Order: sequence, then structure tokens, then C-alpha cells
Amino acid sequence: MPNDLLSGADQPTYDASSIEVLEGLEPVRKRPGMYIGGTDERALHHLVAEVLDNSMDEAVAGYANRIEVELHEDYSITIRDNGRGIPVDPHPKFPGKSALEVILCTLHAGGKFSGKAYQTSGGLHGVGASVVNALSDLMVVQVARDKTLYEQRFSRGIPQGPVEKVGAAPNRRGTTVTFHADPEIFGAHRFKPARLFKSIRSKAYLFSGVEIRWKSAIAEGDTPLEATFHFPGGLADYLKETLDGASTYADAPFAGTVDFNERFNTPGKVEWAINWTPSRDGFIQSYCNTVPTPEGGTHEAGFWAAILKGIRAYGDLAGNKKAGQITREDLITGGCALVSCFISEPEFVGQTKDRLATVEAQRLVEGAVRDHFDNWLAADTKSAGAILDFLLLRAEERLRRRQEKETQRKTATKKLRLPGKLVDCSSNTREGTELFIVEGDSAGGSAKMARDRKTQALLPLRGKILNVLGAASNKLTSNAEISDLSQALGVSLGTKFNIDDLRYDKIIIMTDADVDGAHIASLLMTFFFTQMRPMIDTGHLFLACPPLFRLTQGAKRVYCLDEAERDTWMEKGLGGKGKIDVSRFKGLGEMDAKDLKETTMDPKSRKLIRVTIDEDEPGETGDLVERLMGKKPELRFQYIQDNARFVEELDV
Ligand SMILES: Nc1ncnc2c1ncn2[C@@H]1O[C@H](COP(=O)(O)OP(=O)(O)OP(=O)(O)O)[C@@H](O)[C@H]1O
Repeated sequence: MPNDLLSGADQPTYDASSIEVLEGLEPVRKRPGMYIGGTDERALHHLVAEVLDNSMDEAVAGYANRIEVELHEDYSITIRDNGRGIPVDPHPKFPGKSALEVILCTLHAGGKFSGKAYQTSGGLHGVGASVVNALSDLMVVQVARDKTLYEQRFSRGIPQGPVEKVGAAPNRRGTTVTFHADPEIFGAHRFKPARLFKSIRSKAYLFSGVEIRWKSAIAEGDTPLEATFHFPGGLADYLKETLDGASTYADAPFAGTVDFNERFNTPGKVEWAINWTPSRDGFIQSYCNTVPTPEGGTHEAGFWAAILKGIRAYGDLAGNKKAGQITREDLITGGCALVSCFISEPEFVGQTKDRLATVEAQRLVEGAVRDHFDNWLAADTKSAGAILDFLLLRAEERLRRRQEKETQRKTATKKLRLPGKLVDCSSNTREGTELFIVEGDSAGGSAKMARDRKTQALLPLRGKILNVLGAASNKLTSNAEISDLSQALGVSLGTKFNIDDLRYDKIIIMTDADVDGAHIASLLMTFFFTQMRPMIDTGHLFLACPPLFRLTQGAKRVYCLDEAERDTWMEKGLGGKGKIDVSRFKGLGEMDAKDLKETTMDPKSRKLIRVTIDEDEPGETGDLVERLMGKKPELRFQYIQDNARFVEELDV
């Protein structure tokens, strides 16, 4: 027996009794991160968003027009609406329990699955309220319905008694939720009045049909202790307030709202406002069903597509040939945008709903905004001209920066601290250059001989790079392989990544054609996906396809990518004389320079796969990466196979 295995006597029993099933709300308390993205201050504030979103859903559906949020001295918080009130009648499927108790004590219980009770709601998973309940040491829910006031109390997700009638409510209806976040979960984190104030105010801007009242017993800076928000002017007002008097290229923002029902015969709507300013960085804040989506998603993509196509077409029409050079990057540089859409059955990535994944939203938003933008540009030629000039300038600057970078590449290379093991190419410009990331030093040896010195550079990696999904960001920057890689590429990680800094045109991952090689390739792809995403979006990342077999018959020779290809050739023969000789490459290192050049590196004869994100399911890829690279190693092989779904084949 290998000595790193435990001997029989030391082994803990591993049978059915060791398989645990977490019941009720236990999983939420055990792994809060899965439901609210962590246990930090952001997660704590997310609890308020979950409860507030339920009241907002009630308002957007047309049943409530007032919401009150009150922060108490002990940091408990009350959220009250004048909607229909959570149902309190006995639930037909759970004898002895009211609907209220089922909603608050069961995951995936809700009224928003079928679209019958709500058309366009922020809630959809049926877990929000129960998660808040599970993570609160006290939660009290009062419901005013049918002239009666009901109440039920909970602690850490467990009812402290049944729902009870506690009084009459002749002139009132609605739901009041009070909760105190459990310090066992959130430690010393406390609600920050300024943060709550800001997010609540933005909610009011998103739906002009609601009035939100704010009250706080706790002071923070100049945050008011009481305020009432009601913004009939919607997003245009919000943008004006956010820009705070900054000068803008258009006198009034391009703003509007389109009802999808009228336009596309499908429920929902989109509202937007955008203006360009020279005095600050651009930004976009997007929302779906009043839920903020800080990571964007399909609605944002649709919005930018409409603006980009609109401005290019306008430029074309005005006879400006350079308008086609404007990119989305230029639009965002000085463009300040707010986009809020309402759709039925939205799909978000994760329970914290940071990114919208509904594919349909892209088409709806683009279609709705595009016409209006064209009309707006045509009607206000003064603003349109100013914006076009500004964007053309942005595009020119960007192109010039890139040009400078390219001509300076060589000088910069000398100045840059490049990793010692990088075998650089000699070309002075980025155009046509390639960096092969190769597995192991020995592969580096034959690749060095096989490469075209002018355009092909090599970076040998020793062993496996850190799995970025499990790693903290300081670990990332101190990891030697990762820092060599980013230095060789000339770029920084994460939000600091700038595609213009990239030192090569194609980045090609070249690993052995075996499971280990596939694992290294997938670790690298995960790294690029999470830290250098634009590199994939702009089509710079590739996988090399080294062959697995070489068949020789007399003077004839072929290379096969896999067993199937080998078998086909074996059957039909190569057309040479004598017996077919089969050699299997165990790794890149075993191939001589000639083989490697011909099959894998020479642009004239090789095959490359471009790594792309499946556009139909932009959310899926992120999810997939997280699910499989973040957690269990045994799922990785599956992941590697699944990769095939988001790469497309390309002969280069
Ligand atoms: N203030 C409220 N007024 C009326 N009904 C409510 C209110 N709060 C919750 N509900 C009902 O309780 C259900 C469950 O709410 P919960 O927050 O658990 O999930 P959800 O909003 O459906 O989805 P999500 O998990 O995405 O938030 C809702 O679908 C709705 O039917």
C-alpha cells in the first residue's frame, strides 16, 4: 500500500452516515457566501436590498406606492410597504403552515416563478426573504391584510411561534419586515447610513411611481436623518444630479423610455439617460427590474450597441469616413449613462444578481434605444455634432496611443523588466507577432528551434500556474509564473488591464495533448478569463493543437490529432510503401523541431483554435468557470471537455 494512505485502523468510517443533507435554512447559515456573496459589509447591505426589492417588486407591479426604510439605534432595520401584504392563509401544500411561514423558512418559495402575480420582478429565485431570515438573530414580519394585523417572529430562520392576529388594521395594508443581522454571521460589520441612503435614493429614481421615505436613528457625516424620495423625472433627473453641474456636450441628455409591450409585444420596458462630458471619467450604471447590475450584462451590451451603431451611422451620413473607427471603448471614455430595464423572468448571474444574463434583453434594449437615438441625433444637430467630434477625437487618441506603443515596442522592451526565461521575437511592431506559452522547459527547447525568430516569442512555464479562482489577489501578484506572464505580455491584471499594452498580436497556449496539458490550458484560460477578459473578447487568445501521433509509410508521413484520425489513416493507408509505422508523442518535448514546426507552429500548416466566449450565454461561461475551477478538482476534467463548447475552430 502506498505509505501516504491511512492504514485500516486509522480510517474514519466513510459510509452513508457520513453523507450529510442540510435541511431547511441550515445551508444558508453554513455557507452564507453562496447566497449573499460573503459575510462582509457588502453582503450585510445586500440583506436590505433583498427585502427592499420585494417591496419594489410590489410597487412596480402597481400594488404599492409608498415604501419606508428605517434604521434603528440597535442597527436593526424596518422596511414597510403599502402593497398587498405577504399572504398569511394556510399553504395548501404544507399543512399547518401559513404561506408567510413557508416563504420565510423555505428556500425557493415565492410568487414570482410563473409570472402570474408579478410581471417584471427583481425577485425570481424565491430565496431572498428566507436568506435574510436565516441570517438574522431576530426577524419580525407584520402583514396588514383584510383589515387585520398579523405578526410572526423568527430567530435564525426558526419561527418563534405561529403567525398570529395582533390587532385590527382597518385603514392599512402592506408588509413590514424588521430584522437584526446576526453578529454570529456578520461579526462586527454594521449598516452604514450613507451607503443605505444612496442605494435607497437610487431605487426611487428607477421607478417614478414610488415614494420612498428614509429615517435613521444613526448619524453618519452629512447623511440626512430623514428624507423623502420621489422623482417623477426618472433617470434624466438622476443623471443631472450625478453630473452635478459638469459641462456636457449635449445641452440635454439623450434620455427616454420605451414600453416593450407597445414596441415588441412583450412585457417590460427600458429607460435610459446618457450625456458626454469632458470633465470626468465616463461610467454606466445599469439596473434590471430595479436591481443594480454592477457587472453589466446583456442590457448594457444592447444599450452600447445601439449608441455605437447610431453614432457611426450618423457620422457616415455626415460624410465623416473616420466614424467607423469609433469603438465602444471610446463611447465609455466620457459617456455617463444610466440604463434601467424591466423584463419578465430575468436571468442573473448568482443570487447577488451582479450581472444580467437574459439574452433577449440585448435585442430588446438595442432595438428600443436605436430608433430613438437616430431621431435624437437628427433632431439636435448641434449636440450630435459636438458628441461626434468628441468621440472622433477619443478614437484618434486611442489609435495614436497604440501606434506609439507599437513603434516604441522595441525601446520599451529594452526598458521593461522582462522575465529572464522569455525568448522574445525581434519584430519592432506588435503586428503579426505571437507569444507561445509552452509547457515545460524541454518543450521550450524544440520550440526555440522551430520558431520564426522575427515574429514568434516563447515563454516556458514551469509546472502549473496558480488556480486563480481559489487565490486571493495578493497571492496572484506575488505568484512568480503569473507575474512573469503579465510582464511578458506587458499588461496589468484585473481592472488595470489595458488591451493597448499587449505586446503580441496572438497569445497561443501550447500544451501537451494529454489530460495534464489540458489542465494547464484550462488554468491559463481561467486566468485570462478572470484577469484579462478583454484579451478574449477581442480575439487575441488561441490554443495550439499539437498532434498525438505521427504515421510513416515509406516516404509518406501524416500527423494525427487524436486516435480517431489515426484509425482512419491506418485503415485507408498513407499511399506509401510497406508497413505503417506509428509513433505517439508523449509530450511536446518528444517532438523534434521539424515536427513541431510543421504541425503546431508554422502559420502555413498549423491549426489554431481561437478561444471565444459563447455569445449566446455570456453568463454561462462565467458561471462555468467559477463552478468548475473554483471548487472540486475532479470536476476539472469535465470542465476541460466542456471548454469545447466555448471555443470555435479556426484555421490560421
Ligand atoms: N413585501 C412583499 N409584499 C408582497 N409579497 C411579498 C413581499 N415580500 C415577499 N413577498 C412574497 O414572498 C415571495 C418570496 O420572496 P423572496 O424574497 O424569498 O423571493 P423572491 O423575491 O421571489 O426571489 P429572490 O430570491 O430572487 O429575491 C415573493 O415571491 C412574494 O410572493
